[in-house]
Amino acid sequence: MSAIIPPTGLPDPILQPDPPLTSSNTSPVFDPEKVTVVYILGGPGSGKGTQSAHLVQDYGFVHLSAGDLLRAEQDRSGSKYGQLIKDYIKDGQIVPMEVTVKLLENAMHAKMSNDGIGRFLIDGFPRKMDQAAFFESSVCHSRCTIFLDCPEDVMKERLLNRGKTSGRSDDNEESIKKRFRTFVETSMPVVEYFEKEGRVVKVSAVGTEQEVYEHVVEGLAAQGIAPQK
Ligand SMILES: Nc1ncnc2c1ncn2[C@@H]1O[C@H](COP(=O)(O)OP(=O)(O)OP(=O)(O)O)[C@@H](O)[C@H]1O
Ligand SMILES: O=c1ccn([C@@H]2O[C@H](COP(=O)(O)O)[C@@H](O)[C@H]2O)c(=O)[nH]1
Repeated sequence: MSAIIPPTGLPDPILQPDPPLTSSNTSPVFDPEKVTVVYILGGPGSGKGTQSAHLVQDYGFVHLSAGDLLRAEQDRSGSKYGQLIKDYIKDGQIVPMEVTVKLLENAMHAKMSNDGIGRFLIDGFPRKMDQAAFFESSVCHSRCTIFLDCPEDVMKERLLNRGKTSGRSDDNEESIKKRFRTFVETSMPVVEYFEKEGRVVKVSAVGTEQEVYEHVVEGLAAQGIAPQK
């Protein structure tokens, strides 16, 4: 992975007010006529990664998980953001957007075909209004958002179960509690914003993996997105 551009004046995630989601004067780097971006959001453990695997297979999406990109950057030797990312993840906080957006943009460039066409499923992003506003105006306008709606007790059980083998620093009772709070307070407003625009496919994440996927497929069809043969 190429080195990320150093963020200037990293914002304090607590003190920074969320800017309204409006487009800026800058044009997005990627042309939405050629590049399709679909976000998949939901609480921690709602099944975003699990559903993404099906979507990659059937729809030809390139899967980009913001969490995976951050963990890779955290572990990259020489990364100046390694410790910062580690601390934010353990604490269930949202890493300053300059870091995450740059990682995503780099990954999109790396996966783009020569003719500038790309089809991306972005997992676990945007998690905060500032990220959404910045990405939509400066990187690429998204087509729609899949939202996996899941009660906390179900997510907690799944995460604690995953934690037995995942090795993740945040799959434990204390971090899970913080991640739930961050999701409700910081990430749900993003889903609600896109919902008001009619760009959300809301699916219950309770049920078997296959049942949930069937509803995802129905929801995407309603947004005009079909599997690739
Ligand atoms: N429908 C389902 N029924 C039962 N278990 C599921 C279901 N979907 C996913 N799981 C399991 O729940 C755990 C969390 O799923 P997954 O990793 O896909 O969630 P996630 O939303 O990507 O989580 P995170 O945001 O923490 O990365 C995994 O162990 C997965 O196998
Ligand atoms: O846009 C993002 C996405 C993720 N994070 C941080 O990573 C962890 C883990 O994310 P998963 O999607 O659950 O793998 C998340 O709790 C945040 O701390 C982020 O800061 N910004």
